Amino acid sequence: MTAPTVTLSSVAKRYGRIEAVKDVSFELEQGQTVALVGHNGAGKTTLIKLMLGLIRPTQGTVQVLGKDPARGDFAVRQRLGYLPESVSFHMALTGRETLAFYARLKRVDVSDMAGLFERVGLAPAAADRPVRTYSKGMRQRLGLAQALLGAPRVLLLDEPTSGLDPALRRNFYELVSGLRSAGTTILLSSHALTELEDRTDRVIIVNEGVTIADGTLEKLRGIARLPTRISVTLADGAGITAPSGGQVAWKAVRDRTFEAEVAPENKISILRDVTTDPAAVAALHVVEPTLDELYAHFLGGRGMMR
Ligand SMILES: Nc1ncnc2c1ncn2[C@@H]1O[C@H](COP(=O)(O)OP(=O)(O)OP(=O)(O)O)[C@@H](O)[C@H]1O
Repeated sequence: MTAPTVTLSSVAKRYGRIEAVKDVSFELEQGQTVALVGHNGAGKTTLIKLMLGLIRPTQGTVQVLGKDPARGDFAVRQRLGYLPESVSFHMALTGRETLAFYARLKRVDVSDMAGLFERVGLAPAAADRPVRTYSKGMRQRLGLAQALLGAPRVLLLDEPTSGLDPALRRNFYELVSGLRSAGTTILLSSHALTELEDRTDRVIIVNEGVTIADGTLEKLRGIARLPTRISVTLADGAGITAPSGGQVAWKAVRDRTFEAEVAPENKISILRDVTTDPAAVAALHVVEPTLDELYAHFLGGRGMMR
């Protein structure tokens, strides 16, 4: 197993009387895509700023690539990419000039700027146009190109898809998937739970400055034990008035379609019962608890789960 790229140990951050982060510990691994989710004011941006070394913890320690990011180690900063929640660039600069500016600040090579533009889906013609002519989606792409300068090993993205249309979101997640394969650690802070569901390895839920859940979707489902929804449509002439699976309270929702909510431990045996006679079943849908539902569950105050 490789060493973690980011380690937070018992981290707290106070702003005067406000405890933005209370006691947070976690490690992020190489090649892991992690969603950091929580309500407004939960402490997500504060955690990102701590990882960037822009602020220091009041208590505890933060390590990024084996170093304290707040000490300003240049080698660490070069391998750390950041996309802020609202990207703002100098409107008079072109896309190319903007990237050159950030590359100089970061002291990284941009000999393949065309390749970087292509990766984030900005047409070559856009590179020489002033940023003021860019749409919101183009600015977001330029922001991402800026974050990718220097081939970061850790990428911190704050609300990266807000304001992007569905096609741009898809492109964005394709890019994330490529970076993940290359071993980049990616932390995405987001409110868009539905789109994160199949795109992250792990979810960290924060609330009022503390972590209330941390794990893979599967693990969070295992802890939450929310019911699985099964929907069965009987075939024409099935010869039965409700699906098999005697102990289940099937609810008729449409003509020949029935639904039930089943406990996770009964799911497999019920599916086996329902499909005993495959010819009797025209359609079968199994819907596991969504990230939205898990999020609502954990915020329902069941305490810290790890
Ligand atoms: N510089 C600051 N000075 C004082 N309080 C702050 C500062 N930055 C954040 N806070 C407070 O700390 C808490 C956590 O804020 P933070 O921005 O980390 O939340 P967030 O989860 O990123 O929220 P959002 O989703 O709205 O961006 C909030 O109560 C916020 O008001």
